Amino acid sequence: MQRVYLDNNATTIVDPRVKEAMEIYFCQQYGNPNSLHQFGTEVHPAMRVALDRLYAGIGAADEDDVIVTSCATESNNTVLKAVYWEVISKTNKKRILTTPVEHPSVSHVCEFLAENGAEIIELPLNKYGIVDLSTLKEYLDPEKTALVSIMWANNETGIIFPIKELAAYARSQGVLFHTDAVQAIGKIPVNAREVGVDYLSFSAHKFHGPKGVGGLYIRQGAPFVPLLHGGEHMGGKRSGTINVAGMVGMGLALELANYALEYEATEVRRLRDKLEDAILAIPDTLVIGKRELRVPNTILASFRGVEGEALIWDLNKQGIAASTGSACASESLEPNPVMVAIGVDRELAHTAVRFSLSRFTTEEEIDYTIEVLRASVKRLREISSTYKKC
Ligand SMILES: Cc1ncc(COP(=O)(O)O)c(CNc2co[nH]c2=O)c1O
Repeated sequence: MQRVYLDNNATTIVDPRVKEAMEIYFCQQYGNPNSLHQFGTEVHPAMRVALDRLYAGIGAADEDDVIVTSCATESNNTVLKAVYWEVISKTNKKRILTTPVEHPSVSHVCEFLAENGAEIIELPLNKYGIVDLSTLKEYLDPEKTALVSIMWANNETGIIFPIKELAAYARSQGVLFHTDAVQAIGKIPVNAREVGVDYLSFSAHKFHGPKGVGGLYIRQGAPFVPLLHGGEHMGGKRSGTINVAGMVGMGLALELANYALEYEATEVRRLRDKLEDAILAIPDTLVIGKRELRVPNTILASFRGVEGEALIWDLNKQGIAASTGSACASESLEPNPVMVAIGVDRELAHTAVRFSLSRFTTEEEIDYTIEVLRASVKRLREISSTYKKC
C-alpha cells in the first residue's frame, strides 16, 4: 500500500540536509556551549551561523533579539506572560486583543491570564475568515490595550491574516503586536522588521526542521521578562542548556525553506489546487477560504454527510495521512471552531478534513489521494444516516 503524508501543518519530515548537519552534535561535538573548555567553545561558530540564519530568515535587525526555545508553544507562552508581567500587572493596560481561531498555545494562555486580571477580547472575523483593519480600529483602545496577538496564518484553514496593516496600526497607537507565524514561515515570505511586529513566534518542525526546537523574535526595546529563569543562556532571556543540534538544524531548515518559497508558491500550490479542484468536483463539498488568501499548501474541506473522523480513518486505512480540523471532545465531536467562527453551518463544521502538502509531496501522491478520496466519500455517504443527495 502506498503511504502518502498530507498532514504537514501538524509536523513535517526533517530535510535530509538538516539531519546531516545536526549529526555531529550528538557524538562528536557534544560539549555544553557554556563550558569554557574546547568541548564547549568548539560549537560556538556553528551556533553563530545558526543565529545569523535565523536573523536573516525572519528579517530581524541586528539590534533585535531572537531566542531559541523548545517549541512555538513555549514561544507563545513567553510573549503573553512577559507582557502580562511587564505591562498588564503594572499599568492600566489590561487588554489583549486576539482572535477566536488562535492555536491553543495562545488562546489557552489568554484564558489563564484572564483568571489573573487580564481582559481578553476576541476580535470578530469577517466573511473571509480574517480580522480586517476596520475591526481592529473599532476595538483597539490604546489607553486600555497592552497587546494585540494575531496569527499570521491559520493552522487549519491556511487563511492568511493582513499582519502588515494590522501591526502598523497597532504601532501607530503605541500598542504592542505579537504574531504567531508558525504556519506562515516556510510557506510565504515572513519579515518581522518589514511588517513591524514586536514579537514573532515560530517552530522548526513546521518547515522541515527538528521537533522540540522553536524560536521567538523580540524587537529591540519590546517589554520582556523570561519565562524560564536560571542561567545566562540566550543573554538571560531563556535559561537552560542550549539544544545545539536543534539550533543548528532550525537555522539551516529556515534558510532552505526560504530558498524553496518560490517552489511553494508554484509547484506546491499547483498540486494543492489539483487536489482542491478534485474535491470541489465531488458533489456537496466545500473548501474554507479563498485559495488566493491561503498559504499554498493547505485545504480545509467539508464533505456533507461524512464525519471528518470517519473520513480520515478511512483514508488512513489506505495509507493516506490527513487530519480533521475539528477537535474531538469525548465521544461527541466538537464542530471545527474555525469554521464556526467564520459562520459555516454547524452540521458542515463536523465534516472538516485538513490536507496539508509540503515540498516533498509528489504528483503521484496527489493522484493516488484523489482516486482514494472519491471512493471513500462515495462509500461513506452510502452508509451515512444524514446524507441526502441535494
Ligand atoms: C499556529 C500554531 N501555533 C503554535 C503551534 C504549536 O507549535 P509547537 O509547540 O512547536 O508544536 C502550532 C502547531 N499546530 C499543530 C500541531 O498539530 N496540528 C497543528 O495544526 C500551530 O499551528
